[in-house]
Amino acid sequence: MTDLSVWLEATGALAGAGGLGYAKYRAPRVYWPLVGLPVTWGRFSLSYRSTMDVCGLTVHPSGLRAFMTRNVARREVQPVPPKVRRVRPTSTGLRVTLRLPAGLEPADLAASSERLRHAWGVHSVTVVETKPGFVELRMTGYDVLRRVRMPRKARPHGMAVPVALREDGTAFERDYRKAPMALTLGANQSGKSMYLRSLIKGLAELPVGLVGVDCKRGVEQSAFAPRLSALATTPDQAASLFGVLVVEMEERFDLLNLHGVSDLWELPEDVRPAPLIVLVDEVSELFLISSRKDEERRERLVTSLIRLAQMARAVGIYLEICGQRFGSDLGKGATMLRAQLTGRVVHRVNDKQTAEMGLADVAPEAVHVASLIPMERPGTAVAADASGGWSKIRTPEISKAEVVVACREFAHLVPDLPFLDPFRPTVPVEASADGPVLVKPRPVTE
Ligand SMILES: Nc1ncnc2c1ncn2[C@@H]1O[C@H](COP(=O)(O)OP(=O)(O)OP(=O)(O)O)[C@@H](O)[C@H]1O
Repeated sequence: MTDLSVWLEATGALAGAGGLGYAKYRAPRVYWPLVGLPVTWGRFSLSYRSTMDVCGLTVHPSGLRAFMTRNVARREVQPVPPKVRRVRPTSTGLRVTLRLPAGLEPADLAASSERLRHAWGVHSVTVVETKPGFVELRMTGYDVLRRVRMPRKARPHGMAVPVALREDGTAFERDYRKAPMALTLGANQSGKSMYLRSLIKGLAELPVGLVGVDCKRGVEQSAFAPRLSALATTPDQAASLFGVLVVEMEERFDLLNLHGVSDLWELPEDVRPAPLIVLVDEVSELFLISSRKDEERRERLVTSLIRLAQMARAVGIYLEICGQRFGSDLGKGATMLRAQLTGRVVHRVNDKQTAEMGLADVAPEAVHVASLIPMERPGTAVAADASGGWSKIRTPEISKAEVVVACREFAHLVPDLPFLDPFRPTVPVEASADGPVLVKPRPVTE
C-alpha cells in the first residue's frame, strides 16, 4: 500500500511537471499568470539588489542618502541600485518603474538588458524612459510575437492605428501626427502586404480619405475599393494622381493662409479638409522605366512625390510607402525621397544593405536585428523613427476578407473629395453581395 501511494505521488508529480512544461510551451498565456508571474516576481524581489550590483547598475550614493545607507559597524557606504517605485504585473510580463540615482542613465540599463533578462529568467527586458529620471523595465514572460494577439484596449484613435504587437507586449501604433511619412521595406513574402492590411483595417474606421497606389494592377488594394477615395493601378494613373494631390496640397496651403494658421489641425473643424493617407504598394514600380516616354512620367512622378513628402504633412496629406528595396539603385530622387520618410518599418530582408537603407540613418543599432529576422516568422519587423527609438514588432495575421469586410462596413466614412472623383474605383453592384470584390478603376483622363 505504501509503495503504491509513493508510486502514485511520484507519477502525479511527474505528470504535474510534464503538464506545466507543456503549458509553458503550448499555452504560455495561461502558464504566465498562474506560474511564470509569481516565480518571476519572487525571483526579481529576492535578487534585485545583487543583480543590479553584478550588472554594474549601482552607484555610490552622495549626501544624505550616503549617510542613511552607510554601514555603521564597518563605517563604509554601500553602493545603491535604482529605487524601485512600482511593480506592475501584466498579462504578458512584469513592469517595474525605477527612479534613477545621479550617475546612471537609461542607456546604462538598456546596455545590460540581456544580463537582466537572464538573471530573472524572462523572455525579454526592454528599457523605456518614462520621464526624466525614471525608467520602466518592461519584462515579457514569454515570446509574445510567436502568436500575435493585440491588446484588447488597442483601438484606432485620432490619427493613430495599432498595427502590430511589440516585443514588450504593447501595441505598436502607426501615428500619423508623430511620423507623417513612412517607409516599409521587406523581401518577398516577408509580410509587407499583411502590414498594409492591418493598417488599412484600422484606418478604415477613422474619418480620413484613403488613396491607394498599387501598380501590381491593383491585385492587393482593389479589393478595398469600397473604402478608397482613389486608386491608381498603373504608373500613368499614379503620375496623374500625384499631380492632383500636389494641386490639392497647394490649395490647402492657401486655406491655411486664409485662416492665418500653419497646420491643418489648427483650422476650425467646420472648414478642415479630411486628412488623406496615400498608401503606395511596391514603390519601385513607380521608378522603373522601359522607354523614353516613361522617363518623362517618372520625372513628374518623383518630383510630385518628393514635394508631397517634403511639405504635405502640414496640410494633412500623409505618405505610406512600401517596397522591397529603396536605395539609389532606383534612380534619381530615390534617396532624397527616402530621407523625408522618417517612420521606418523593416521586415525580413535579403541583404544587410537593404536593412541599412531602412534603418542606418534613423536607428543604426537596429540594422543587425532586422538582418536576423528569420524566414519562418513572416510579419516580423523592426519599427523605428527619427527619434532614434526602435522596437521589434509583428503584425497579427489578418485575412484579406476581414479587411474587405471592414472596408465595406466603414464605406460611409469615405469623405467627399470631388478632386479625386476621376480616380474613384468603381465597385460593381454584385460586389456588394458577399464574395470576392472585383474592381475596375475608371480610366483616367490626363
Ligand atoms: N504576421 C503574420 N503572421 C503569420 N503569417 C504571416 C504574417 N505576415 C505575413 N504572413 C504570411 O506570410 C506570407 C507573405 O506575406 P505577405 O504577402 O504579406 O508578404 P509580402 O512581403 O507582401 O510578399 P510579396 O512582396 O511577395 O507580395 C503570407 O502567406 C502570409 O500569410
